[in-house]
Amino acid sequence: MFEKSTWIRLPRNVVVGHGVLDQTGEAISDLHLGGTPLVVTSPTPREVAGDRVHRELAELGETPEMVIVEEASFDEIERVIDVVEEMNPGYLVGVGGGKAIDIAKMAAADQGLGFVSVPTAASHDGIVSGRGSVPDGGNRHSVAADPPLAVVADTEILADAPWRLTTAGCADIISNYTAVRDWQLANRLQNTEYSRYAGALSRMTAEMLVENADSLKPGLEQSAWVVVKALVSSGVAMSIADSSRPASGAEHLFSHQLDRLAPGEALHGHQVGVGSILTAYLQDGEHGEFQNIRSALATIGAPTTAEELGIDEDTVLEALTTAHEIRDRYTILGNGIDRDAAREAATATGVL
Ligand SMILES: NC(=O)C1=CN([C@@H]2O[C@H](COP(=O)(O)OP(=O)(O)OC[C@H]3O[C@@H](n4cnc5c(N)ncnc54)[C@H](O)[C@@H]3O)[C@@H](O)[C@H]2O)C=CC1
Ligand SMILES: O=C(CO)COP(=O)(O)O
Ligand SMILES: [Zn+2]
Repeated sequence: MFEKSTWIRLPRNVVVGHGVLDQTGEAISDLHLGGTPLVVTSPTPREVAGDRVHRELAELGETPEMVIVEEASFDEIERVIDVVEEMNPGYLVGVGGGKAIDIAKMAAADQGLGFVSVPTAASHDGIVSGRGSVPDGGNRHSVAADPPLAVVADTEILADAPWRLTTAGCADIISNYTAVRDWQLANRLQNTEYSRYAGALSRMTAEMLVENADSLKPGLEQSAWVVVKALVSSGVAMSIADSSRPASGAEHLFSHQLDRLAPGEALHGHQVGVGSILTAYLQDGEHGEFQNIRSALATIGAPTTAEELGIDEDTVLEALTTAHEIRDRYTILGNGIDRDAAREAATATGVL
């Protein structure tokens, strides 16, 4: 008897392009959400877009509230939840980089409310996905939440954001190559459920970005367009899989471990990019995809070495040899690789 079932939760309105911030109200009206909006933003994104979004939402009829978050932490999520409990909004709107969007996403999920994502930086695929990632002391928690009901990504704003945030978003996408390979490996060795649709979409997204790597330049709105479309596509792959598997393999474990060992040193996307070079080498040796991944990262100006990440040799080796302990997710790291093997991979790939 056939007993499989699936539930794919996707954003309903994805609005991407030049000046689309002005369509935020329209994108939200179209969702038929009731009640007062609560805008969650952080200081710079507020100036860049938050105040404009607030004004636009006021035109929908309800006077919106706004809360400014300073850091990504469970305390800040609690603070936003307190505001929600006090004002009883109809929905949340996260305006900013990953920090404001994650906090809005997690507070909304906690309170059973919908949320809308208005990214001001194309820094990683969390701006579209249903997952939150929150630092907590020396740990980082990757938590399942709900995907945004709508995403409004204005390429004029994204193109104006610091270029390093965009290269981090690119690297997060490029890392899909190794994430999908690890997922397939886990499927073969551990019978982990694998979705061919999600795997193919995720890999194709990375391929399209690599094919366009030459044309990605700071300040070019076309570049912001290419990157944000790829982030949306990657988010959709995660929704289809109902897991971050299509976009998170050993390279992400390595990055999560770096977050513990060297917090705040480098951006998530930059760390996973370097992790992806190492992972590709571990997956296929010197004749595999690591060279293509490294040259695509170099072309867009993302880090390809520990030095460019600002992380020392010992920390890289420690992260690589302990990354498998982060969570129960089978990858090419298996039950862990030894320090000499880690050094060999890091040296052969030029990471060290
Ligand atoms: N949900 C997920 O799957 C993931 C979530 N994360 C989380 O996301 C956060 C990191 O995301 P980021 O976007 O790097 O952090 P962020 O939101 O702190 O933004 C980085 C910096 O860029 C500034 N910024 C943003 N947009 C700007 C603009 N248009 N112009 C000028 N400055 C601008 C911000 O003010 C901030 O100083 C962390 O909290 C991390 O845990 C990271 C990876 C994946
Ligand atoms: O960053 C992500 C995908 O790019 C999310 O992955 P995690 O589930 O490892 O946090
Ligand atoms: Zn990522």
